[in-house]
Amino acid sequence: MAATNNVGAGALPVVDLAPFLATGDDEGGVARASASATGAVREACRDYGFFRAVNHGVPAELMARALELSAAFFALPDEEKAKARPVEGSEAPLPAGYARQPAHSADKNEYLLAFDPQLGFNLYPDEPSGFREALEELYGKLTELGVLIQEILNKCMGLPPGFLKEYNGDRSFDFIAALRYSPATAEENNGVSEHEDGNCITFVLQDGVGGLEVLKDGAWVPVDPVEGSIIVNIGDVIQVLTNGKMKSATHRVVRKPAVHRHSLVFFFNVHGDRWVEPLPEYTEKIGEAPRYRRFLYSEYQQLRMRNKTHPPSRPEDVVHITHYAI
Ligand SMILES: O=C(O)CCC(=O)C(=O)O
Ligand SMILES: [Fe+2]
Repeated sequence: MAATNNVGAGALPVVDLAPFLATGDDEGGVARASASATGAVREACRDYGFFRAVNHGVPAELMARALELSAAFFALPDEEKAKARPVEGSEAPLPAGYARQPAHSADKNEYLLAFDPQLGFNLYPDEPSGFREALEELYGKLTELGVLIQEILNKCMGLPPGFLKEYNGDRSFDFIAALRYSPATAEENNGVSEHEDGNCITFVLQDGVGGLEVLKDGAWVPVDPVEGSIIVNIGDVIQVLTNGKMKSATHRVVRKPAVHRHSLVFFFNVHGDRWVEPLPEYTEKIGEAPRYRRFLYSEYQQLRMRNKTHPPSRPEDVVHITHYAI
């Protein structure tokens, strides 16, 4: 099956991951995939920084079940929701923009974070029944998808086989956020302000409401809901490793009137101890100067967190990846 790259008016590229999925005992999925399949991913990451993945190996039934149970969770009273959060005092690496706070219906967006279930950081509610199981099953599948996309990127980027797997083999900084956005009001409709993701690769599963938008050539492109598909976007780490050749695209969420929106967002990260810098394949080997200086990932995370905890008065002092630009 050939990979497609259908870009309709205002639509995102669609990437068919079937050619990359290993079948049975066959480990050769990514290695064997055609140049056109790999090219579709490379172009999407270069031109948009976003694509819609189909045939990604995550069962549609599991995605729908997790979204429905997440909606049922957020519909619970606040006292119930307050029981579910990452364990206090744990070493769970909180991402910028998220605090270890319980979901609260008065907030315009509420969220529940879950880390790798094996790390023991997560506190789940008793209700709705099956929510924990669905989140944990989904977590496992999205981790597998992250490893697959990373391998595809390794190939797209022309890196030595297994390079990214070795560079980013520690999964303890990954997490999933279950989100609920409240309906827009007459006064305001901001769900998540425009931003770029600081991590490596992000997956978005969304219900049928819509509202996610990506900035492309100065225009906001809606990321319309398509059942069963997963939105993949490239984060700042990949942008830096590729010296800017792959894009960590600016995106935002605009709330819709009269409806709540639910999404499940999985952040495939790198460990905080990792140094991030443009790779030789994108610099000295092709005679290009590095566009970023090297940085420790945990330092960047802390600076992004400070943007939220101590918002600078001048917008130009907000830390983005440009902080490390040369
Ligand atoms: O809810 C969504 O669709 C995306 C949220 C997002 O961009 C983020 O949490 O970084
Ligand atoms: Fe984001």
